Amino acid sequence: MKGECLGELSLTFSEIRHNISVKETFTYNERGNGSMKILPSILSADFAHLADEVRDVEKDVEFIHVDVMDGQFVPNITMGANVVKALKKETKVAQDVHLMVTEPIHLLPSFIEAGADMISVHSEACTHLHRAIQMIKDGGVKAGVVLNPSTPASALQAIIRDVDYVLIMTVDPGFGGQRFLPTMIDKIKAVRVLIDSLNLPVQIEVDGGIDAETLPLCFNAGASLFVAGSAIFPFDDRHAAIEKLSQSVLKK
Ligand SMILES: O=C(CO)[C@H](O)[C@H](O)COP(=O)(O)O
Ligand SMILES: [Fe+2]
Repeated sequence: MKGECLGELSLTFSEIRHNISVKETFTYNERGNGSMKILPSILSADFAHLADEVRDVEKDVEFIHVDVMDGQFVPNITMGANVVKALKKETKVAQDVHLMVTEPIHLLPSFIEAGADMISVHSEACTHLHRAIQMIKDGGVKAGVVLNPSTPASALQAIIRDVDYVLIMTVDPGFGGQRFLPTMIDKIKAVRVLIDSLNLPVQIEVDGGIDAETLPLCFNAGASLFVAGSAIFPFDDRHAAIEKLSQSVLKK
């Protein structure tokens, strides 16, 4: 198996798997489809040159992460479906849309129409969570549920069978560049146990403060999708930054 899910990483996936299994840390990720992906968050990109910023990472990754904030659910305003649509025309990379929006159900048709490939909604923001998840799936898009740091893993009990992925926030949402909350590691483990106990093909994504130190902790706990903004875009060499994140799982 090639290491395509690890961007331009020169090691093959089986080499990585060998290295990690020596340390007995790979078990969770084998269950989580045996893959890991880095998803650069364009929140940390230069908004004045967004298409160029995305083109700069698209050879290294399968997805970019698009943070949509409404100034109500979180204390910040970012971008909307028009940005997803514009980037779709300019780049080939798939888009993972993270809706930090109160009652996102009203916006789902516009993001589906704009060409989003993955869409996640916060459990705290949806009065009718199942309806929102179903609407995303009916649109032919992968559906995710997001938990804020203070929302317990048990909140997933009623929705876990319906989603393609769970996004565990490892900071309070609203801004890039925040410090990773270490207590989220136990939550990732709890969600991994829940998913495995039901034998579901659900991926765990983590978002917030992900860097070469925190990524391996999340990987070993059972996450397979890693959002990173400030660990990628502020650097001149984004390829090297992504490779550093990919390689970090070998060092712990
Ligand atoms: O959802 C988010 C913030 O609410 C962002 O995706 C996240 O913060 C990424 O930025 P960084 O890697 O700098 O923490
Ligand atoms: Fe995000």
